[in-house]
Amino acid sequence: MINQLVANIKKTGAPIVVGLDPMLNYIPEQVQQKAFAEYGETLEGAAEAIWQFNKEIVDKTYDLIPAVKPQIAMYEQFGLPGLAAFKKTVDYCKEKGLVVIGDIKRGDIGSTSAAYAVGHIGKVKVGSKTYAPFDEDFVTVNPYLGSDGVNPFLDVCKEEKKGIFVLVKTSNPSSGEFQDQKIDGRPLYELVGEKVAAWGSEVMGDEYSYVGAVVGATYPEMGKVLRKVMPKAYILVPGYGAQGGKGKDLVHFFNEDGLGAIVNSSRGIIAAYKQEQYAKFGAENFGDASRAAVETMVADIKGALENR
Ligand SMILES: O=c1ccn([C@@H]2O[C@H](COP(=O)(O)O)[C@@H](O)[C@H]2O)c(=O)[nH]1
Repeated sequence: MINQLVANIKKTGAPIVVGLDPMLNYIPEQVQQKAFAEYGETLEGAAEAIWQFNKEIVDKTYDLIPAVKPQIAMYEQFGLPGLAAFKKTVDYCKEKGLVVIGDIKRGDIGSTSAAYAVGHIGKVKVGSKTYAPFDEDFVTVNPYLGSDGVNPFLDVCKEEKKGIFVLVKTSNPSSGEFQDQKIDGRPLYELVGEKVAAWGSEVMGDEYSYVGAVVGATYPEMGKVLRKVMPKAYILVPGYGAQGGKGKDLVHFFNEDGLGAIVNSSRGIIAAYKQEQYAKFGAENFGDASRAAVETMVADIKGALENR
């Protein structure tokens, strides 16, 4: 899958991911009302609104982008119907040729991690039958429990040729509370970065490893260091747009050839129609506003890379 991700990035020329984080208050009134007319103001109604919203955004952007990142929390909050909308979204994006990164941030003791890995990127056996329950291409993994929490994901990556992005330095304001703590004079995120490089060396694709890293756009200096610590790891970079990250902050996350990083924007793309810059589209054309926001984001990042 890492080869597929790199191929999609080369084909589109867009090192970006659209984050599918559909909060109900981002979904235009007309989409919600249509879903509620069919299913009532129920969890099923919310899930239908999410699905219709996602479908329109994907239909309007899939030819410009290599990948999407559905954030499972936004679906889980609506219980089982929400999870069904997550799965429907994953399947639809794959049909459209997009690489799907499930932002699930899992990681536990080995046996539990194995179940997460099987459920999200692997296959589960039921009697004589085998199923791929969620079937994302990549998932995000929390490494806090150590190697035995990550190894089951690596096993499934090897079997299925899928991938993971390990949280190394997250984009949120208090990420330094633990991640920047020094151990033998070196910050914890750097040590985790070294582990990512080591885990990744076991599962190499053609140019990059199946094991990538999450490093927030909000910490550009750390991104520069981590790029060198993990030369073969693709870096998934959240924190662009709504959290303040800009193209010019991100140039050092990339390798010289313009590969090596993929930048996520969720609210900045899916709720673009609410921003002044794209207000001319109106809520009824929210998908077109998202498309325009994708074009702006790609131009910002590519412009920054060309001028570095
Ligand atoms: O360090 C991290 C890791 C993950 N995220 C996730 O990315 C998106 C960001 O959404 P925006 O609307 O573009 O801010 C969201 O799903 C987060 O859970 C992150 O922000 N930082």
